[in-house]
Amino acid sequence: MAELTLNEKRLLAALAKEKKADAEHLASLLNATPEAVVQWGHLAEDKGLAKVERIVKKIPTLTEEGIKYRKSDQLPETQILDAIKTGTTLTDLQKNDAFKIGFGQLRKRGLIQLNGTYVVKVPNASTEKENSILLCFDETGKLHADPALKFGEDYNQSIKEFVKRGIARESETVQNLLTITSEGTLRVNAGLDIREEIGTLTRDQILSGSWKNASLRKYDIKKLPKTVYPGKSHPYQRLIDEMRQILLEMGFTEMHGEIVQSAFWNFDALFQPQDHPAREMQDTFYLKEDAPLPEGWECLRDMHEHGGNTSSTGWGGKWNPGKAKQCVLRTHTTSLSIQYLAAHPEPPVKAFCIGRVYRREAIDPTHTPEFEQLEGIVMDKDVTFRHLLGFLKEFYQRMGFSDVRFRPGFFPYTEPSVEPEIWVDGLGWVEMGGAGVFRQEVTDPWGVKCPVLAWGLGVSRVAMLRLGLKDLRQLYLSDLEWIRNSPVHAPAAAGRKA
Ligand SMILES: N[C@@H](Cc1ccccc1)C(=O)O
Repeated sequence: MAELTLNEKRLLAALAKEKKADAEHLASLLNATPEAVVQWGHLAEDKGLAKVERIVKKIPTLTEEGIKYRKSDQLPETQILDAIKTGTTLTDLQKNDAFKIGFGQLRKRGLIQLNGTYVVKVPNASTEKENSILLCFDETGKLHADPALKFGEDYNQSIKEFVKRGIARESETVQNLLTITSEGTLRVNAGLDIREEIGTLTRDQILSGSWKNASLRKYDIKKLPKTVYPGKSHPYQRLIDEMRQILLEMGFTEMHGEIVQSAFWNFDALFQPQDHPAREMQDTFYLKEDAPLPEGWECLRDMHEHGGNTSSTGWGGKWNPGKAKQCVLRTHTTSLSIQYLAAHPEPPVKAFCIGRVYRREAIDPTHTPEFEQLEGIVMDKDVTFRHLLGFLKEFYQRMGFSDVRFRPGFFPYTEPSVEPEIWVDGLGWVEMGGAGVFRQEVTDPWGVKCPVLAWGLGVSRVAMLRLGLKDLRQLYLSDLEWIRNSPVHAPAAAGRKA
């Protein structure tokens, strides 16, 4: 026979008397909380001795408006219906406060008709039923009788209607009903030992030997404890933190910047021509505001128009300062890299940033209009393209992706340019972003003389791969189940290439 805890026994004893009772009531009998009673009930249920039934009820209460009607004892339609006597005209009724709503309701339900200027009731017109239901609430808006018993289906109909009209609202209450099974009754009748059980022995009980006669609580070591979901940071945030840690360990400084940038920093300073398609409205979020041009903007104008003091020919044509002043939601974090360089033109510089960027993208499983990028720059006397590839390889390896390769790429601000790719079992080579060495057209206007290695990598891509997601949007949803169940240690990334 299954062992019972003292609490289960107390519950069964109480249930044997009550037969059927809700957890609240039992809790007051047993001097416990309703939650505890439900828990004991479940334990007894597992042993076939009791049953716990969870009943979710919708309880209506009156809204402010409903309370107003309740205080006058009448729904607006009842008030209007009462006001209609032989010879009542529409103009008479219009004087009534309840006219608008009351008249509308009566018309809608076909309880009145217009006869010229007179308003007449149809035979047997009545709003008696719903009005009596209104009266089942008290003046604070609470139900004081159980109208379902008295009015049956009419009641449900009226409440639905009240809710629709904003006279009442429904809230859910949960009731736990406990009953004893016949087996439970047998157990109680056979006699239960309701002696106080001891869960923890005291020093005195051990010394005096009184523990020998005590009734000790038994533990079921096979029972699994309830799952605990302790607070932890979001899986995506954890990954971002991991990346930040890696970059800091590699000797980088973190840079910060605004989400709203001028087109000047987002595009022009990166030698993106003013008629570049990425600058179009359909690709970029523009703001109404303008931002002033920074000091030294003339050098940039010259660079665009004819290549400034360099051997570049620039883009030619006239550079439009108005276009550069427009504010945008940054479309890439490279807008921060160039500002950082402008502020730190002397070597060495090793800086990174992980930030959100914005593009007008149609939303689908692999595209969202906002996403994160990991941006980095390295500037020093003798850094070369090979160093760039080495940095990227090192970063991905530290993230758990051991196979990295580079494909030639193109960006208006770098030369040469590459697109790093990582190998993922089952997916193959996955493109991760862009990288390259900043062109002279980019560095020269700010007096930067050393080579600058730069990259911008997709962060959510890495997250998708590491967290095994098929849909990027998962990262931005408040999906509590997923967040709770995602392990604190993200699984080791990707596979190795065979
Ligand atoms: N800004 C590029 C990435 C990049 C950054 C720096 C150098 C080269 C490329 C992008 O958003 O795709």
